[in-house]
Amino acid sequence: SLYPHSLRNIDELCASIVRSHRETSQYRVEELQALRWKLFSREEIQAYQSKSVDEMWQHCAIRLTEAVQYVVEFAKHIPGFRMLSQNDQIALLKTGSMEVVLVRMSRFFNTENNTVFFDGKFAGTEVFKSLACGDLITAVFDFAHGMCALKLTEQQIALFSALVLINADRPCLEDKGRVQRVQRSVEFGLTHILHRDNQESLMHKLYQRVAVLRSLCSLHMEKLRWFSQRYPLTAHSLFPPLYKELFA
Ligand SMILES: CNC(=O)[C@@H]1CCCN1C(=O)c1ccc(Cl)c(COc2cccc3c(C(F)(F)F)cc(C)nc23)c1Cl
Repeated sequence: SLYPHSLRNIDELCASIVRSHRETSQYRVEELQALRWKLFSREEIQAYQSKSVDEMWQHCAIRLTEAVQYVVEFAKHIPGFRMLSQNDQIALLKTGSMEVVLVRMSRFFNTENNTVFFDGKFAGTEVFKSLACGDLITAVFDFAHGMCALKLTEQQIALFSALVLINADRPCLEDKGRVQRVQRSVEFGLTHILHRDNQESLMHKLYQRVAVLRSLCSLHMEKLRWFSQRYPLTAHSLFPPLYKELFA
């Protein structure tokens, strides 16, 4: 059948994905609304900019790893994900978790002053200068802008995140057919809520965003490789183990 045995209908499927998104979203959008105008002072920005490249990368890697762990929790509650083999679950997370981190990051983005929530306040691109990868940060900010322009609801973000993760075209899947069945049920769920919200036109825009995500994440992996070659000690000793497991 189209649905995993535990679910009787499409509403239950959507409800469980939305619940899982809410419980693993690290910060609620309402919480961050209150912090919107909490910006870094000149001194604080100077402090970030005077960090060394590997210090700043390590600082970000810790946050990215934390965010990836929340995405792993989210994935585990997507109906059908846990029915996949361990290897297929890891294969989907290895390639999809950073994409979901990016989709989620756009929820913490303030398009009015082009800042993103980072380390407890809202930061502009200048805060990340010492990373020495302006193109990556610009791409992250541009992607967040593009996502914000779609004005997705939390439910739409939840289903879209699940769809980004459950992708049967990922490389080296053991049982592509099973992943396809889970992917089809999630696609069905997304179509269902877009229809309910009377926003079917969003579907093709969301698939365009998926294409942008793919290219953005290959840029990330390239940067990650550059960084771990340039600073092997930091990359291999200081990056939290999960990060190495997923991205090494
Ligand atoms: C609320 N905050 C958040 O949601 C984000 C996601 C997880 C934690 N977090 C931040 O604090 C954060 C917010 C904005 C930015 Cl621009 C950053 C810095 O982002 C990165 C710096 C270095 C490498 C990054 C790479 C690379 F290349 F490793 F794959 C990939 C991504 C996507 N982001 C990188 C960070 Cl770490």
